[in-house]
Amino acid sequence: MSKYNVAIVGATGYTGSELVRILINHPDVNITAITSESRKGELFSDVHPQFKDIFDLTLIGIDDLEEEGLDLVFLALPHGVSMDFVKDNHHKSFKIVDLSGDFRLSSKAVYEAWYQKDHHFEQGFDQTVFGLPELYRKRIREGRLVANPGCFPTSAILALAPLMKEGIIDKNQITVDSKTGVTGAGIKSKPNTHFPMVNDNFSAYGVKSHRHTIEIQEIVGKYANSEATVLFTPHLLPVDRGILSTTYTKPTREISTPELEKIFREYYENEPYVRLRSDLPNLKQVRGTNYCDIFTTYDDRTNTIITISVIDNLVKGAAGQAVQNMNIMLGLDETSGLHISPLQP
Ligand SMILES: NC(=O)C1=CN([C@@H]2O[C@H](COP(=O)(O)OP(=O)(O)OC[C@H]3O[C@@H](n4cnc5c(N)ncnc54)[C@H](OP(=O)(O)O)[C@@H]3O)[C@@H](O)[C@H]2O)C=CC1
Ligand SMILES: CC(=O)N[C@@H](CCC(=O)OP(=O)(O)O)C(=O)O
Repeated sequence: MSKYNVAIVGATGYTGSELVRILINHPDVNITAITSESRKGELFSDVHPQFKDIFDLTLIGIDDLEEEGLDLVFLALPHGVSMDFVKDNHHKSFKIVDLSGDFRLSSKAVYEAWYQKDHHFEQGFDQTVFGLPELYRKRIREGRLVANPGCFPTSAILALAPLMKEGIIDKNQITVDSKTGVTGAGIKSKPNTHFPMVNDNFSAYGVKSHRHTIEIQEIVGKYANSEATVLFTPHLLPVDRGILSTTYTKPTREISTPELEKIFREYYENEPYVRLRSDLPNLKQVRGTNYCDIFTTYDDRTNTIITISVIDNLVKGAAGQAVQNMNIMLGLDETSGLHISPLQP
């Protein structure tokens, strides 16, 4: 079988280089083009020296990307930039997996309210499939434009979906408390991700206003055909990668830990990238991999269901999930190229 040709737009960033790390070991695809505006003309290994003698291509500008022979394009671009690429290219022959948040929400109005940014391509919302394979695999298979989920939403929605589907929690009392590594903020240093701010430190941010609040709320609500209210607070950890999310929900009927475990087991029975844990998961156990590890328990003292999930923000939270989506969209084995063991210790 001949290989599929894929391009990575925004290859100088963290998710772009993570896509390269995964795709160079993929048996069914070739990376045929990589782009950058700020470093075009340079070699990929000049920007990411860890790839020296492993993988190289010359970075080209977005406008030099050729449609012919291209099967799929990954957009590893910031919000607000992806939408323009999609607007200009959605009619072309290649499929698109967009890693940004530009098409994850239900409408232009919701996007503009939470991202505080104008949206330039309203029609894109109708064409997009939310790319969480565990919930929307069938639609992803038919999709030409897939919005790869946000990193926090991936960890939170996977922890909440079985509870929502089973209808056993109060949908208006959902609390998600998440901690993330610094690579979530992208490759360019900002004041809050500057080394002295992060190292030996720990802080909350985006309180009451983080854009992932609405992404989690819309998806879990839609999935259960009802409204939901989510309270979400992210925190910045002094680690490179990984997200740990703890969700607190209130049961609407009597429940026990063994019954919860059974609900999660049945729900994720055939999922290659959800591992149910009977012990408490931690970040290094999924580092570098596409796994989401989930632990669930019922606390009768406070009448609370506690669910803890961990992912690597750059893999299941971004590039790995994007490759999983690509595999589904191209009709490949969903796990192709994703057989990666965790980097622990
Ligand atoms: N980091 C993470 O954990 C996750 C990130 N995401 C999302 O994935 C996307 C990429 O994130 P990440 O890789 O971390 O971001 P980075 O900041 O690390 O990289 C962004 C890339 O976009 C390119 N870029 C920036 N501005 C423009 C522009 N105006 N035109 C064209 N290219 C541009 C940059 O290339 P250059 O400057 O060389 O032109 C760079 O390659 C973002 O939307 C992010 O929110 C989603 C889930 C997790
Ligand atoms: C540490 C840090 O800043 N993390 C980012 C995570 C963003 C992300 O990766 O998701 P999107 O694709 O939706 O931007 C943040 O909280 O904005």
